[in-house]
Amino acid sequence: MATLSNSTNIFWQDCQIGRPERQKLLNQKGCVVWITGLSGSGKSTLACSLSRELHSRGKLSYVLDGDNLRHGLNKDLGFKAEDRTENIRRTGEVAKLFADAGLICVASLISPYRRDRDTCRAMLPDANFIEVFMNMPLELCEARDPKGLYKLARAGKIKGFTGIDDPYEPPINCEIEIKQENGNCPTPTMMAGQVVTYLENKGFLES
Ligand SMILES: Nc1ncnc2c1ncn2[C@@H]1O[C@H](COP(=O)(O)OS(=O)(=O)O)[C@@H](OP(=O)(O)O)[C@H]1O
Ligand SMILES: Nc1ncnc2c1ncn2[C@@H]1O[C@H](COP(=O)(O)OP(=O)(O)O)[C@@H](O)[C@H]1O
Repeated sequence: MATLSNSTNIFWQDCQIGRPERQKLLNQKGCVVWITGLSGSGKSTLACSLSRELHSRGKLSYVLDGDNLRHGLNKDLGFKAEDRTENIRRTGEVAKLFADAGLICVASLISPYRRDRDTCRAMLPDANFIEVFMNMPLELCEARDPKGLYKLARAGKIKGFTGIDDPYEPPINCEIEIKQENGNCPTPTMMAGQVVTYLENKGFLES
C-alpha cells in the first residue's frame, strides 16, 4: 500500500477562516483522543460515554470507531499488518481534519502497532494527540467476548486475531491509562470522567 505522496505541482490553499476562528466559535480546542486497546477492552464504550459527557457540556465531538470505518472508508482493508497500518494512517488523517475543524475527535481502534500510533501523533502538534490506553487484561476481554470473536479465534476459525495470534504493542508514554483498580474495571462514566478531567486541565474545553 503506497503511503508516500505521488502528486507533484501541488500547493497549499489557505482560507481566511481557520482553526482559531472555528475554535472561538465552538469555545473549545480541537484535538484527537486516540483510544487503543484489545478487542473487548472497552474502547467503543469509552468513546461513546466520552462523547455523551462532552455533549452534555456543550462540547462538539465526533467518534471515529474502527469497526464503523471498516464499513466505509476502510472497507477495502483486512487485518494483515500492512492493512492495519493503512487503516490507522487513513484514520489519523481524518482525525487530524476533525481536530482542524475544532472538534474533539475520539478515535477508537485497536491500533496494535506503536509505530502506527506514533505516525498519527506526528501528524498533529504533540499536545493535541491524547493517547488513551485501555489497559485491560486479555482474560477480561476474552471473558467479555461480546461478538464471540475470541471464541472463533481460539477455535482457529479467525486467523491473526489481536492478542491471540497477532501482536498488540502497548503504549510506552501514553497520556491516559485506564485500568482496573482492586480487580474492578471503572464504570463507563468513570472512564469518561478521567478523560474529561484531562481535557479540562489542559484547556481543551475552552477556546
Ligand atoms: N483479526 C482481527 N483482529 C482484531 N479485530 C478483528 C479481527 N477480525 C475482525 N475484527 C474486528 O475488527 C475490529 C477492529 O478493527 P480496527 O480497525 O480497530 O483494527 S486495527 O486497528 O486495524 O487493528 C474489532 O472490533 P473491537 O472489538 O471493537 O476492537 C473486531 O470486531
Ligand atoms: N467499564 C466497563 N464496565 C463493564 N463493562 C464494560 C466496560 N467497558 C466495556 N464493557 C463491556 O465490554 C464489552 C466490550 O466493550 P467494547 O466497548 O465493545 O470494547 P471494544 O470497543 O474495545 O471492543 C461490551 O459488552 C461492553 O458493554
